[in-house]
Amino acid sequence: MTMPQNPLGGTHVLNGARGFFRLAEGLRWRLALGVGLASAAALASFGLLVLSGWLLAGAAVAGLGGQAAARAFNIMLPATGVRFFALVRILARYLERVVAHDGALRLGGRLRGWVYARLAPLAPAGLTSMQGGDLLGRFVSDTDRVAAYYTDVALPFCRALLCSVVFVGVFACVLLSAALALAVGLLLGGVLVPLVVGPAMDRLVRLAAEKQSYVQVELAQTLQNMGEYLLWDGARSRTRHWHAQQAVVDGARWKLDALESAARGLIGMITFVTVLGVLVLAASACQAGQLHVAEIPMLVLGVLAAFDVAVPLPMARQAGAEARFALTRLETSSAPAPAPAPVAVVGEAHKPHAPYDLEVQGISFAYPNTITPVFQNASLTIRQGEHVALVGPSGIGKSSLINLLFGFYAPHSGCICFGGVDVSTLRAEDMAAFISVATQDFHLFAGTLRDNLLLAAPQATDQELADVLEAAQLTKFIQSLPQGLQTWVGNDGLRLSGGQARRVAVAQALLRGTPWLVLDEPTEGLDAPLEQALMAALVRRGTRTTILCMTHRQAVLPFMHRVVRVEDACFRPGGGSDMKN
Ligand SMILES: Nc1ncnc2c1ncn2[C@@H]1O[C@H](COP(=O)(O)OP(=O)(O)OP(=O)(O)O)[C@@H](O)[C@H]1O
Repeated sequence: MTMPQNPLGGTHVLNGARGFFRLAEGLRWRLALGVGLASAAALASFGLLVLSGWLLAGAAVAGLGGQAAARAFNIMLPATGVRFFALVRILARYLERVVAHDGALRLGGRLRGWVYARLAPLAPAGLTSMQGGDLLGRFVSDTDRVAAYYTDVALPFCRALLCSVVFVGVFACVLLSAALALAVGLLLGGVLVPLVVGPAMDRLVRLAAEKQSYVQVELAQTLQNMGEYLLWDGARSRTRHWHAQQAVVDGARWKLDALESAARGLIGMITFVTVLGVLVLAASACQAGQLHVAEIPMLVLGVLAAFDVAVPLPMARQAGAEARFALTRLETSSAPAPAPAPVAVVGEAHKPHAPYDLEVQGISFAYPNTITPVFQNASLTIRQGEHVALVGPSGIGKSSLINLLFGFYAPHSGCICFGGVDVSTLRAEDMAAFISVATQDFHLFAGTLRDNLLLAAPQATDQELADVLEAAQLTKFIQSLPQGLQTWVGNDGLRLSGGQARRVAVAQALLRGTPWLVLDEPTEGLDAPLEQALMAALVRRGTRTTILCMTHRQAVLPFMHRVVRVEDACFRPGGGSDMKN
């Protein structure tokens, strides 16, 4: 994603049509050209039909008028006109597709960049309320719908407006009363019908979209946890639940289709009545000698051609409702959440400086929507180079310190300073330059083991990889794999055991070579000899590295310089009775 291409910047709100217009900055000529080409195609269709009507009727009248009349009738001019309009129509349609769809794709790209730029800073705290399936749905289908606003909504309406003015103007040159009848017909079909069906469409679009998103979230969750559902024998009831939800979506979609078809039918009836009206007006004008008889079919065919631009408008109205709803969801889903700490762009003056000591000064913190504080006036100092074990019962707040340290959440009071700088003035990526973390919920991306390791340090050499794998006690395991580090893991790849995955996370953290290492339960799930070997290697490797190790394991403590216990929402010196052997 290249931010400079995004005219909205990272945090702007699109704010409806105006924001959309700003999103199109630099593309406006391309988009206007698309509208121009679409209008040219519609005008060429109109010209083709009108001229054909005139040509056929003129030829028939000339034929009936005998030899002299037939000789006087110049067929070349209208025939050339017909060919000209046919050619223009083909070319304009082709170019319109190329230009308009290219514009829509570019808009879609910008929109995705905008959504990503707004969502990324919220992770992870600001995204906890959003489910993966919903987030993906918004990212994919909502952005598609909003980007299609141009081709599916703006373009048909602009074309209808531009062309209607020309159609009525052409009719006015031939017969004023027919022009008035056409204008009234187009107003009824192109404005009144979309206006009438609009509110019902809005309601149904909202219902279908909300239910669809719910079904999507449920689907993602069900697929992710299918194993559990099968174990509980709940798969069948999930399927039934789903069918019921999907039926609501299908019902709303069916009603939308029915509404759109009815609107089209109504426009068809208005077309028919307008044709009749123009026919009657043209016939009486012909009787009064104001109109040549050959011009009557020309006007009738002209009405039919003119209504071609009104027929897609109900569909465009529906697409407009979908785009507006999608835009609202995009704006609300990516609106900055209150939870993350305010961040200032780090400058030289703000960079942490050696010694990289951590000073937690009287912090109080509770997660949003919870009442029990995780920390209350808690203080802790860790000097650079210390190896500290952070212990305490499960759920007491050990991992929460990582969230606060990286600014994913902000303490309600007190402050956390790292290297002399308040971490609330730093971004998570600035902290990451100094601290490597091996978390408990480490995620393996789909790729080879090597790819996963290199995510942490793309420039790492083979020797560096071998060293960290040795320290993480993974060398034997890697050697046992036929493809070694090239073994595919993640989606559809090798499933690592909990202990193996944790050690890959440790290896990743070691690879970055930062002055600080935070390890969340690194030895969980390991047998005693492996645990001892891992801790010994970590300490040996990290004599100058500060290590903060969250652990439940008694065996880890002898490797640390000191032990800090989280108790009563505070940090206290010493181990505890809840430690595992
Ligand atoms: N994102 C969150 N939103 C709300 N509450 C949370 C969130 N993350 C953790 N908590 C709660 O905060 C408390 C501390 O959680 P934390 O993960 O820090 O505990 P822990 O000491 O690391 O536990 P464990 O040893 O089991 O890993 C727990 O009660 C937990 O339920």
